[in-house]
Amino acid sequence: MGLKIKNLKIPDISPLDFEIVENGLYGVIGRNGIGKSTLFGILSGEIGFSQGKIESGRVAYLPDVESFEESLKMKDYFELLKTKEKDKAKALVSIFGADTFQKKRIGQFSLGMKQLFATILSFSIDCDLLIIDELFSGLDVSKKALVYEEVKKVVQEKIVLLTSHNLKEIEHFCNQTYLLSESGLNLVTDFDEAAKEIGYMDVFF
Ligand SMILES: Nc1ncnc2c1ncn2[C@@H]1O[C@H](COP(=O)(O)OP(=O)(O)OP(=O)(O)O)[C@@H](O)[C@H]1O
Repeated sequence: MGLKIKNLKIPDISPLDFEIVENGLYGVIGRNGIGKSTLFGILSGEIGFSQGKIESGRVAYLPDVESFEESLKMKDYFELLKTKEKDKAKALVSIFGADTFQKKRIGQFSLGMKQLFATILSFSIDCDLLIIDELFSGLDVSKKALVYEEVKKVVQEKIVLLTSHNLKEIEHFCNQTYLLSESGLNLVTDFDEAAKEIGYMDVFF
């Protein structure tokens, strides 16, 4: 299906022209407040836009892990899924070692537990374009390794856009990475240059 963006206007950024044809994992990086989440909100249909055109298939985007209803449990959200999605979610609970989460209400989850639950939901939803916005930042190393193993399977079937402020992780795992800046969304060919633009410092990672 692919993703095609023509002349899309986002505040303070030159109109975006951008196309992804192949399924795979694509990084989107940029400094705080430049507009990554705004772009994702537009792609998912949550935020309107006044100029430009977007062609994509079905988009899945979980913008904020804090928006889960705290009194509910994982199973309550799984009930909302289609049968095939529900089966996938249950399998991922087991693969990611999240079985013990089932007894607790989401309000009792740690940040990492909420992120893993959001990851399970994201990977289960039937879509053509999946957006992962800083969803892995709170995962411990063993969970992150399991998640990236699963990402390899997910990207066989869809385009996945991944944003993270951990540039090393983006550089390592993504097929291609794009830098969002005032001049638009541009393919990163030199990560050191992109890191300078963002003000990224190795010492923090
Ligand atoms: N709820 C909001 N209400 C008003 N303005 C907002 C809101 N959320 C974001 N903005 C503004 O939109 C612009 C882009 O923000 P956005 O959240 O898209 O950036 P981002 O690149 O995702 O940043 P970060 O890396 O910090 O998550 C910023 O100037 C910000 O002030």
